[in-house]
Amino acid sequence: MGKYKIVVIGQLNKDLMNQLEQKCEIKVWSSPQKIPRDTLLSWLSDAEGFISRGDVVVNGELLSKAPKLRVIAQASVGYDNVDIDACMSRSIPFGNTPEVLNEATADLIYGLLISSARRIHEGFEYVKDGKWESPFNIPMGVDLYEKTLGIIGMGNIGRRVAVRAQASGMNILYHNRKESVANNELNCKYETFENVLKQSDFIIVLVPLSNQTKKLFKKTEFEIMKQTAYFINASRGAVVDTNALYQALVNKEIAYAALDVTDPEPIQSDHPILKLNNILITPHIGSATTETRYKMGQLTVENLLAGLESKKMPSCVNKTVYN
Ligand SMILES: NC(=O)C1=CN([C@@H]2O[C@H](COP(=O)(O)OP(=O)(O)OC[C@H]3O[C@@H](n4cnc5c(N)ncnc54)[C@H](O)[C@@H]3O)[C@@H](O)[C@H]2O)C=CC1
Ligand SMILES: O=C(O)C(=O)CO
Repeated sequence: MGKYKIVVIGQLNKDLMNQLEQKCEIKVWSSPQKIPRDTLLSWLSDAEGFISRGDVVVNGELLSKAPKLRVIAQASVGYDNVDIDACMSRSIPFGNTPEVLNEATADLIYGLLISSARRIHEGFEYVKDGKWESPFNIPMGVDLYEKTLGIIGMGNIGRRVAVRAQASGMNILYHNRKESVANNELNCKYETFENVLKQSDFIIVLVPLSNQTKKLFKKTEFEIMKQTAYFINASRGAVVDTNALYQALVNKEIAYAALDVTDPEPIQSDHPILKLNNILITPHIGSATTETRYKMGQLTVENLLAGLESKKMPSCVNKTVYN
């Protein structure tokens, strides 16, 4: 039997590529730059499998140019770049990589929270700039102990953040579309969206980007928050209205923001928000550890090969495709 024709966007470890090469003939785009749409569509014209990436829009137009495509996999948990209905209409399973990145992403988010609250990154700049003149002339932070953390979108990653916050002595509120027994058993209290915003000292956003969550955080939401609130977004940049966040930080409607994701992404290096001294931004590195990225790549390869061999994927978003 011949090899499966596949297209791979992104970099996979050498041994995972070797695994694919055993069974597949591969066209690979490993540049961090976005693949030109024309190139992608021409590569997909005879492909059976596709490893996509978050910067590729997978929609009906793309699928119409890929008549032989039978499976799509992506090394991420978020899949807001993918039109799942369009995949369903062609009975194409789409695989993502939940769970394997929970701990790494929760660590990064908790790192953002601690670094903001305790001014760790600012402290280092201070030392480098020669401003450390006395033990009294230093950036002051705030305690986490006995403070309230509100998690909006309390799923796999949110629960792992909650465990870390509880170890710091924080009280946890959460909001999801509905209350969950598993979250309540973790000693996290369900509240309305508005009450979480009103009552929390720290707010972490972990909802997937969807039509319901696009610009969920606008002017009104920042106005509801405490003036001392720390706002942390590690989900997707478009869940937040960047301009409204900028204004809230400038006008001191909230105290601080820490973002691992931005809108646009990447954010331009001359964006005014980067000039503020009450913000910390990292370049979408939630899952970016060697071990976790390997596990994500492994699950992606397993998903793709399962699809090509007409088996059930270990992690399929549109499971009803198998009904
Ligand atoms: N910064 C980074 O590197 C990473 C970012 N992410 C982002 O984090 C998101 C969450 O990941 P997981 O925790 O694994 O997903 P998950 O699906 O386990 O959790 C998401 C939670 O959000 C809730 N939710 C969905 N829509 C909502 C709405 N309209 N209002 C309130 N709650 C809502 C769901 O009920 C669920 O509990 C991903 O979709 C992705 O966008 C994920 C991994 C790494
Ligand atoms: O998995 C995701 O959704 C990410 O954002 C990066 O790991």
